[in-house]
Amino acid sequence: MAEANAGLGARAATLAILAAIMEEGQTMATVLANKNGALKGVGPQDRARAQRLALQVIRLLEPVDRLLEPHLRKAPPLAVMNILRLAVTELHDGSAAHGVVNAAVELARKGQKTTHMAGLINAVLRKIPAGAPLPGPAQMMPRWLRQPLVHAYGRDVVSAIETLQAKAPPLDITPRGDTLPEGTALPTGSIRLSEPGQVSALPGFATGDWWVQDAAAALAAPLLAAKAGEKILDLCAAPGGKTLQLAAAGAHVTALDISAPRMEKLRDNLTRTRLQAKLVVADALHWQPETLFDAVLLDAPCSATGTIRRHPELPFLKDGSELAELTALQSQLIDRALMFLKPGGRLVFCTCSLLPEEGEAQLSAALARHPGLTVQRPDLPGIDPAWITPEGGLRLRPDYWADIGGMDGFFMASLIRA
Ligand SMILES: C[S@@+](CC[C@H](N)C(=O)[O-])C[C@H]1O[C@@H](n2cnc3c(N)ncnc32)[C@H](O)[C@@H]1O
Repeated sequence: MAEANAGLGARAATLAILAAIMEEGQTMATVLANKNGALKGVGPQDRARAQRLALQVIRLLEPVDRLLEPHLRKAPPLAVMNILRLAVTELHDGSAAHGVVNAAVELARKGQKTTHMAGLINAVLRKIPAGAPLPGPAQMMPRWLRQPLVHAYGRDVVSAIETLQAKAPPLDITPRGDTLPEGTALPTGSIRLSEPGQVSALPGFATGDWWVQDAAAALAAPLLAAKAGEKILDLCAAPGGKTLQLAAAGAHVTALDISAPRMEKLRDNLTRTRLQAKLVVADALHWQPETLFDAVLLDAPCSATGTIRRHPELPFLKDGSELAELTALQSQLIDRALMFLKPGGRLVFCTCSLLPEEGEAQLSAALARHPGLTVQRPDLPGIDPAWITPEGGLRLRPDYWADIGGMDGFFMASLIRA
């Protein structure tokens, strides 16, 4: 029962978030950051509930719409549809039918665009029992994304990924100190929390004994194998999960990112964890270092299609049109990163993308562009050898570890400069 206690305030805030995402094309991050936006005046508890509920509505949008379709003679306005979607999502998650339907009708009555359809909402919802199974199998991803993924991994894998994407993901942390919240140790060293609640209230957060980082994302820094005293460049570093890992390994880290606001988050993370790094706000394509580095970690900007579990709104806000620009930028950043390395230095290139053009194809192209560049095959505790690609990259998919909640999709490769 995800949000059995959600009151009218949290539900109204959920609808405001959905409107901001679906009508205005805002990401969840933008909605949360905008003090004068959809969540203006909403208290912290309702805000957290609304965020979770809105994410769940978006995760289940496609099968919920299919469940609703036979009960609707024609598609109602978006505001009405979202009230229905929210209610069906809550019913599916096991909330009591009486409370859910009453709340939906009440919300409809309060809304200017929805008040005339309160009766319809009531009638439709009365036909849908609590805990009603959703129609499946769901094809949740839009065509621009699903098609290349089916081509790369096959239909069964894509369906497995979609099944994972329909569930709220677990929360993983990277441990550093001794004060850790209760959780399950994963084979790769991360700790998985099942019922985290408010993260900042958990033991060890304030003292910087750990930080939130998906288990897949947490593998890039170990792949770079930073040693104490090495000079490491974290290129595209903010908000800094990987910077923290590199600094915790005792390396002298320079963290660079083009975004000043994101770098402020990195600074906060360093302060909380009492770790150190030199921070540079600059465009990696123009910046020139004073000296060369032993290793570079390049976590390049990408489609973020590996993180849809956490950001289910992404496929609805994007259409794939930015891919050509992103892949060109990734190639340029790889070439740049290699220029910043001492001879024999290491580069880890990674993207949180499921699309081979942002991963496997980037690796092949970099090897073709740079004769003498070699791949170091991943040798990390807890990784399955089947995750290693023929060229020696590491392909991580949301359906890996499916029985314990999956992982983000990532591609990473460790390269050695001639
Ligand atoms: C995938 S995120 C990095 C996540 C980060 N490594 C972490 O672990 O928390 C990609 C980052 O690249 C940055 N970026 C995009 N273009 C850039 C450029 N030309 N130069 C430097 N940073 C850039 C973005 O601001 C964004 O913070």
